Amino acid sequence: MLELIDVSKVHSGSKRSVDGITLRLGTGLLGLLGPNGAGKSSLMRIAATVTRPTSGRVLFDGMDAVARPQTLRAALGYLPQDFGVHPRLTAREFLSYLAAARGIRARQARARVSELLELVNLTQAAARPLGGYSGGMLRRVGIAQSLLSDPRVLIVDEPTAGLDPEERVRFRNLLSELAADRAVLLSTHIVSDVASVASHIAVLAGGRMLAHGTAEELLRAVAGQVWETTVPPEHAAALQARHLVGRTARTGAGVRLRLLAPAPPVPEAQAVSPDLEDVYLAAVNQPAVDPAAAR
Ligand SMILES: Nc1ncnc2c1ncn2[C@@H]1O[C@H](COP(=O)(O)OP(=O)(O)OP(=O)(O)O)[C@@H](O)[C@H]1O
Repeated sequence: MLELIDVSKVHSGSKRSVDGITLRLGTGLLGLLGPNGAGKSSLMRIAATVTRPTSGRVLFDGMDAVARPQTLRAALGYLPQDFGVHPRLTAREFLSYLAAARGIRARQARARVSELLELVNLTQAAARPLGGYSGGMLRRVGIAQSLLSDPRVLIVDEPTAGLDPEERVRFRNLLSELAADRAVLLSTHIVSDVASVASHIAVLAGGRMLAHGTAEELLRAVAGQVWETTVPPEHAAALQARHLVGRTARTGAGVRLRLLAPAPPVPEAQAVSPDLEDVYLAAVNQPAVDPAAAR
């Protein structure tokens, strides 16, 4: 459906925010995972035709979406990171205003706005001014606006930022439902946002793609390299200096460390099954994790 092929973006001052990224989006959820400054927003702005890539191609159904962005734009819903609302308008007024601005006819707009308020669970609050909404409620308004024209492609930039854990789970479920019959591109720096719902995950850092594949493929790439061991507190620093360390926990017996290493970091270390936190840690700290190599 949507393809980004060897896309780069160079800004004035020769800062390169996106560096040769190739991604293909079909039905399902593609999670873009990376630390702050990885280039996620820049890549999403290119995919949403807000900015043009310096080089590379963007194809929508095989057609050039850089030279002719109209077809993609008509099929696109986009929730930018800095999505702003008018605090004095109610949710219903705000969404109706956006529907009118996008040329949706009044009668159709009324029905669509009610449907979307229901979908994002805001029907009860629809007549309240947005100025009194919580961060989570505003994000849901943002999702509702991105769905006004029932897009085939939905691009959401860090939609879970600032949400509490309960809202985060609700949001994740909503996006997962939406991805059943459309392409969803979601960016986040939180592994658990994508771990259970993404059909594919791409790990980005420094504008480059460090790993890409299904969760299963990515996990296979670090299989046999994840270890846990408990050491006296005074030995922890030495291990941390030599190996990539993920979660650590103080226990009655010392410090429990989770480490990434090609061989047991200490003889008594136990091999454990990798999770996506391990994949992420390995990817952002190593030149590349190539899931193909693990097949
Ligand atoms: N217009 C621009 N001009 C110069 N540098 C830019 C521009 N846009 C982005 N950058 C730089 O490119 C890098 C990637 O930024 P981007 O916002 O895409 O990252 P991100 O992964 O979305 O991070 P965050 O989650 O913090 O927004 C950053 O170092 C940023 O400062």
